[in-house]
Amino acid sequence: MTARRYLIAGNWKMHCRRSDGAALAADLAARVGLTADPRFDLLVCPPATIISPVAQSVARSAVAVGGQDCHAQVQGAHTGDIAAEMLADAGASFVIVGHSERRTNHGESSATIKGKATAALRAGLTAIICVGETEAQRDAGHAESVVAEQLTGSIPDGATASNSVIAYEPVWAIGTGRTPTLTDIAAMHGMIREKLSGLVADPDAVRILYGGSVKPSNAAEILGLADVDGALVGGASLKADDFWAIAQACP
Ligand SMILES: O=C(CO)COP(=O)(O)O
Repeated sequence: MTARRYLIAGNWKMHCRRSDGAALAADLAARVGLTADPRFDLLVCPPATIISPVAQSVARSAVAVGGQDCHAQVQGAHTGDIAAEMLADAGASFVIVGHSERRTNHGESSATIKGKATAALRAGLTAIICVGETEAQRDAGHAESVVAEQLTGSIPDGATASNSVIAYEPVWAIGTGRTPTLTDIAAMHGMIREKLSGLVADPDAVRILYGGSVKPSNAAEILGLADVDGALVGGASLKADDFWAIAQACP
């Protein structure tokens, strides 16, 4: 099996102002230092308004910064939207696309997400492409087919392990304190790995993150599973101690 470095990513969602965001980032930067831990990369994805100060806070460290969404176009008449190139200009090197909160709250289809991921690659960003089933879909026995369809529809042409990351986030596990069983997480990540072979050139090297109620108390068992190459963390990424404890749980 290819050795993959873990990626521990914090999705701050619509939280933090300039001062507390910069302080949280500085706290993490001090823990990471200039040289990344050999086990994991650390990433924070703040709201777009504070990418720049957060990027300044972590500039002298190995902590990376990402956006939470981008538009497919380079520029234009798109009120309220942000181009991937603008995120890069503000100091981001990653961008999350297709988070279920975007798919649900903004009606984003996999085709839309593929356009955004394509834009991310064009701008030189690494795309974190999110997929995941709802509780009703899982109860109906459709979890794997839904995720497979999202992958096929959302992964851009030219995706490789160095410009793309997959995040599996079951919708019903986000912010609920509930997680799938370890068996179910492992099965889904194994299916995603298999599915990637038709979609990217180097499927074995692509990082597949798990997201949904990851916290210090469950991180070790989740990160210890085969084909789980990191975590996309929401609530627990807003506390430096918790986020750091999750990173320290990497095998
Ligand atoms: O949506 C998530 C990360 O993108 C997960 O959020 P929680 O960790 O708060 O469940």
